[in-house]
Amino acid sequence: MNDFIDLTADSDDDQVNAKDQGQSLLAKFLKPSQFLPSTLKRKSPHDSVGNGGDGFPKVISNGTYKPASDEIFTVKNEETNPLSFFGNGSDASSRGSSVSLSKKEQQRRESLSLDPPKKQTSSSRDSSNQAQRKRASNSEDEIRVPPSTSPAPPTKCFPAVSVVVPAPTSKNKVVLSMKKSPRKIKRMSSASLESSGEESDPDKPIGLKTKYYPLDLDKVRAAKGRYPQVRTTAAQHVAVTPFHRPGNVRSAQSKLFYLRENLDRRLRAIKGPPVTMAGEWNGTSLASNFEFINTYKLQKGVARVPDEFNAGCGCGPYCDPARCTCLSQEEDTEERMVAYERKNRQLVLKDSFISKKTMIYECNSYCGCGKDCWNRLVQHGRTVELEIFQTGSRGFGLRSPDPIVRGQFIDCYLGEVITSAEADLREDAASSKNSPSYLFSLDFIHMDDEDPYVVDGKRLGGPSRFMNHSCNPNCKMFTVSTHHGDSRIYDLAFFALRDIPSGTELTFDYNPDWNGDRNEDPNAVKCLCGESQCRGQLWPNQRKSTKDD
Ligand SMILES: C[S@@+](CC[C@H](N)C(=O)[O-])C[C@H]1O[C@@H](n2cnc3c(N)ncnc32)[C@H](O)[C@@H]1O
Repeated sequence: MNDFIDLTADSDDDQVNAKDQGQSLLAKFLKPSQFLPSTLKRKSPHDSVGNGGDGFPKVISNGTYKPASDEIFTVKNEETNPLSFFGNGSDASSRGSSVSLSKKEQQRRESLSLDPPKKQTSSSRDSSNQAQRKRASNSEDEIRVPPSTSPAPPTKCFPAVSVVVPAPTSKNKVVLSMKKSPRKIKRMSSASLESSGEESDPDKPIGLKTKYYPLDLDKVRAAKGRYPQVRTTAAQHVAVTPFHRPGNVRSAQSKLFYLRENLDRRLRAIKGPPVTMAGEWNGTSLASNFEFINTYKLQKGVARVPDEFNAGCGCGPYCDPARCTCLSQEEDTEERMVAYERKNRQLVLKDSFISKKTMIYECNSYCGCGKDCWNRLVQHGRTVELEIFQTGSRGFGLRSPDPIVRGQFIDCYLGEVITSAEADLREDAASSKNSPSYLFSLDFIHMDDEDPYVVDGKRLGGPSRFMNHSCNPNCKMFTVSTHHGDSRIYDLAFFALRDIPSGTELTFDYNPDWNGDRNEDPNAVKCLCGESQCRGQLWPNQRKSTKDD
C-alpha cells in the first residue's frame, strides 16, 4: 500500500485512483463521522492555521485568485489540521468535491465558471495545469505545487481536507477580470467612425479619433497658455541702435525716430551740460556728414605756436588784478584791464568790458595761480544747457533752456581750422552762393606777412555753429587767448550782452564792424532777423570769407 498520494496525477484514471486511495486511507485512520462535510468557517486572523506568513492560509483558485484575509473561507476539520493547505483549487476540487461539496455548491461554482461543468480533455487539462503551475511558480508568495517527482506527504498525517473557494465578491470579480483579460485596445475603422456618428471627412486621417488626436492641437495649447502671447509694439518704442539703416525703416515716423536717435547719439558726444534737439524737429538734416567736436580740429597748413613761446604771470596762488601780467592794458593809461568779475557767486564778463573790442588773455599753465583763479573762465568750458531748434526761415537756431545773465559765457565757436586759401576754395566750391556759411576768420590780430586762419564749422563744429545773425543781437563774440605767444589761433567765445530769458534765441552780429552805410549788394545774403534796425543783409557782399570781390 502506498503511503503517498500523487497529487499531480494527470489522467482521470490516476485521479480516480488517487481519490480512491485517499478515501481508503481516510477510512483507515478516521471515524465515519469525520468524513461528513466539514463546517464552513470564516477564517479569523487569530487562527494560527496556515502558512501565509500573517497567520492566514493562502488559497489559490485557478492560480490567480487571492482573496482578502477577511474573505477567506476554509473547510476545516474539527481536529487540528497538521498540514497546511498546499495545492491549487483545481487539485482541491478534484480531490475533495466528491466528498464535501454539496450539489447546490457545485452548481454555484459552475455558474461562476470556477468549476466548468464541461469535462476537460486530458490534453487541455494538462496544459491548463502546466500554465497554472507556471503562474504559481512565478509568484513568490504563492504556495508552489510540488513537481510530479516529489513525494506525497506521509499518509499517516493526511487529514480529510477539502477546500471551498468562496464566491467572488464584486471586488474580487474586478481582480479576476483584470488579471484574466488583457488590456484591450479598441481599434476603430473609418466605418466605425461613420457609424459612431462622427462626420466622414475624406481629409481626416483614417483610424484617428480627433478627440484624442485633435487636429487643432496648437489652438488647444494656445488656449491653455502654452505659447507666449503675441505682442504688438509701436515702432517708436523700438530701440534703434546705430546699426539700423534708414533703408530698413519703412514709415516716415520710424524714419524720423531713427534720425533723432542718430542725432541724439552725436549730441551726447558733446562735453559739458546737455545739448539737445528741440522736440518739434522735423528731421531736417543738420548738414551732410556733420559731427560735433569739443576742440578745434587743425587741418593741413595750420599749426600752433610751440608751447615754449607761451608765458604766464608770477602772481602766486592768487592773481593780483592790479599787477597780473596776463591782463591786457589800456592803450592810453597802460592800466590793466580785468575782464571777469564774480556776480552772485558766478564768474561773468565785467560790465565795463562788454563794450570793449580787446582780446581777453586768461591765465594758463605757466601761471602760479590755480584753476580757481578769477582769470580763468572760457578755458573751463560751457556752463549752460543748449537746445538746437528750427527757426523756419533761417534754418536752425540756438537757444538755452536756462536763463542767462548779462556777461555770462555761453560757448566757443568750433570747427576745422583751415588756411585762408583752403577757405576760399571751399567757398567757391559751395553749390550755391546763398548756402549757409560757417566760416570765421581769425583775423583779430592783423599780420602783414601771413594770412589769418579760418574756422570752418560746416562739417565739424560745436552747438554755437547754429547761432544766427541778428542786427540787434543778445550775444557778442570775444577773442580769448590762453597761449599768450600765439596770435593766430585763439578762441571765439560768446558772451551774453544782456540777461536772456530761457528759450530765447541766441544771436550775435556777423558783421560788428558795419559802418552804418546801407550800401546794399544785390548778391548779399538777405537778413531775416526781423529787428526794427535790420540792415537788410548779413555781410557787405556775397563773400563771407577772406577774399574781397
Ligand atoms: C553759422 S550759420 C547759422 C546756422 C544756420 N541757420 C543753420 O541752419 O545751420 C550761418 C547761416 O545761417 C543763415 N542765417 C543766419 N542768420 C541769418 C539771418 N539773420 N537771416 C537770414 N539767414 C541767416 C545764413 O544762411 C548763414 O549763412
